Amino acid sequence: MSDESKALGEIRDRIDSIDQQIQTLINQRAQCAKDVADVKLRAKKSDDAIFYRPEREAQVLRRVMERNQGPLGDEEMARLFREVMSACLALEKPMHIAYLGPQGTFTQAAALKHFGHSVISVPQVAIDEVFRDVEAGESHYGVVPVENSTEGMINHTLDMFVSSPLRICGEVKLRIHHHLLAGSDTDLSKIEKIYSHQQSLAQCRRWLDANWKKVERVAVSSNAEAARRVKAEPNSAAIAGDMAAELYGLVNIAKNIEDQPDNTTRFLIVGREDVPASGDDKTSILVSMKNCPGALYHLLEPFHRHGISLTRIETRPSTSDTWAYVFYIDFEGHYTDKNVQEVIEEISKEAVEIKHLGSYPVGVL
Ligand SMILES: O=C(O)C(=O)C[C@]1(C(=O)O)C=C[C@@H](O)C=C1
Repeated sequence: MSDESKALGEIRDRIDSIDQQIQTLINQRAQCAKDVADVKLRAKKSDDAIFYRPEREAQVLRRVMERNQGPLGDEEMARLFREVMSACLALEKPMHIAYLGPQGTFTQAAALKHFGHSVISVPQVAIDEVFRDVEAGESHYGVVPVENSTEGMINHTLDMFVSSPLRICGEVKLRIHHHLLAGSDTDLSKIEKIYSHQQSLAQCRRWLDANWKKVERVAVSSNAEAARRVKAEPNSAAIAGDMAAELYGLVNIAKNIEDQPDNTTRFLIVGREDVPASGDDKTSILVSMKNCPGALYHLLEPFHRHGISLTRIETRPSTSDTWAYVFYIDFEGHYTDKNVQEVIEEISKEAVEIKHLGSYPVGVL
């Protein structure tokens, strides 16, 4: 036996022994999750028991990252734990997660990034349908896009919160990489149409102008739908992400063609319950103000005075007469924090209506 194969053999024996220990420990952890489920079931009627605990998951993942010593990177390690926790939760209760489909969309990628791969992801045809599915109790949680760093807010999602009883219980950010995809036997010189979602066409506008100026751009309902069409239609190409490329077996003609290299989309997790504080949280509220001078000042001044940082403020046109202005505000802190309660109380005196959309852990991964 050569020195090299002897050294390899020894290291692999060590790996085998470590794997065995990891496996035993993961199963001990899974047994704990089952015990947790029993406690939750005993405390509540089985229909009401809440198995998914976003605040606890955020705390576990933050701790994993804090104590990580490498050589694996913090995010890599957290992703491994993400999957372990996902499998443990599935043992407690398999989670149904509605998302803006079809299969292969960035929203599905966001859902799997947030919940891990042991959930059952259920595609819906529109943002309203994701809300409806969770409201009706068909799915436990839903995932919808809310803002993109290049294209701004997704107004349809914001507008849903005016009437929906759902709560925001999490957020997840995803780096969006677009690729130009086509069937493996496509002759590139014959491409006549490029399909994609309108937002993705906009996010790649400069690249398209520089490289495919004369080719028609066709907006369809999603990137995954674009990939599906291209699979069946010769002389066409799609702009979509890795998941859609893999799902429809398309070839990558040009990678990462988004105009902004840090193109990121933020998604919200919606559910039916409030989430307790995790120690690093955000709150979203919707406030309608009377159309009077200084309305915005009266709304924002209390946040400044109580030392609360706003992370976003967005205005939408009112859908009813009473709602002259509707502001969507995200800020740091949890609804149960004393300073947050004080601000809410002060704003309530000026506002026509305030709706708490949810307090949730700041996205960890
Ligand atoms: O701590 C709990 O409540 C659990 O159910 C355990 C656990 C975990 O595996 O750590 C699993 C699912 C929850 O979403 C949070 C954490």
